[in-house]
Amino acid sequence: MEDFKQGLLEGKKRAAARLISMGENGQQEALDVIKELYHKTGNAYVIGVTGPPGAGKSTLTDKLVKVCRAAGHKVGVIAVDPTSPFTGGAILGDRIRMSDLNTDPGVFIRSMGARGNLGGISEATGVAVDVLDIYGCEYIFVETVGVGQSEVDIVKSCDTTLMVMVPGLGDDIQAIKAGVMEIGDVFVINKADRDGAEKTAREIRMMLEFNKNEWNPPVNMAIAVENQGIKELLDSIFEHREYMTGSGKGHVRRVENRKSELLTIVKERMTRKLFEKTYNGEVIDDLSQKVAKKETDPYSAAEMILEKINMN
Ligand SMILES: Nc1nc2c(ncn2[C@@H]2O[C@H](COP(=O)(O)OP(=O)(O)OP(=O)(O)O)[C@@H](O)[C@H]2O)c(=O)[nH]1
Repeated sequence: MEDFKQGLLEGKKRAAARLISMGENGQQEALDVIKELYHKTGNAYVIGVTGPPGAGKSTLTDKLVKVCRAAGHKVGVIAVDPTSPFTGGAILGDRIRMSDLNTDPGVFIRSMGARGNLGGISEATGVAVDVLDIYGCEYIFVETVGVGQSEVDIVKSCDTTLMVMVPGLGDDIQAIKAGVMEIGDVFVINKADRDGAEKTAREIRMMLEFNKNEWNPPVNMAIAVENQGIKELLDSIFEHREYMTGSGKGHVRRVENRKSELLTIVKERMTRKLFEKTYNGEVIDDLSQKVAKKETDPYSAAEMILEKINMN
């Protein structure tokens, strides 16, 4: 454990990588290291990147990271795909890993899938963010593959959430709107080389009018593949950061985020315990059958399960 601790403090990539893997596997040792070094977290600015599949999140992240690198910052990228059975490398973040960023010693790139995440993907992502924070990343980009519930939970715990859209989403916007629009602090219409970018921007601005508050999320345009609009987008992110810091809302959000992180850890651990104590869910399956056959009722069944995990 001392080795990992030392390695992380010295900014050794291998130590960070190993600790993240151990965190994914639910190994206590990784958590012990973080527990000891947690007081060193809080220096990284965490930017969530979300939006529908194929919107260009990876391409945009790649370009945003390059601007941060040009300014000399150490950067981490965590690509999260709760639907992918793979972890550690394959599939997600491939575009980023295939880019020249991969050989840049100032960039740490990591994909997280469902496999091996005994502790749950949200907890594992939290561990990865903490590790990279201690490791010395000044910016951490957390990119998600889609806009499902666990992705929303993950990006919600970031300091600034970037919502990536594409022209002509049309009805999709309506679907995305429900519950997701409000998590965007900064919007970007990527693929602005396509028709309808302005129209989509207008639609989004109109929608944002409805849940207007003090911070009016900017709607940017970008053509990630041509590296256009990237600096402006980063400026919008920084503006949001300044607003949050200046208004004291950043602190409030961090407390809220820590609260939801805490609840997520407890929930994920309880779910794990539930499965362990019910023979991998067999007891739950049996009881469901019984409820369906009216041999028992859902309330008594729930009480039996809670008794098994000593929770009633
Ligand atoms: N025309 C155009 N294509 C783009 C632009 N940005 C990205 N693309 C292309 O869109 C495709 C998807 O881009 P990605 O960056 O992989 O998108 P993503 O949102 O990360 O996709 P997932 O990993 O599936 O969630 C790729 O073929 C990119 O080359 C753009 O500004 N204009």
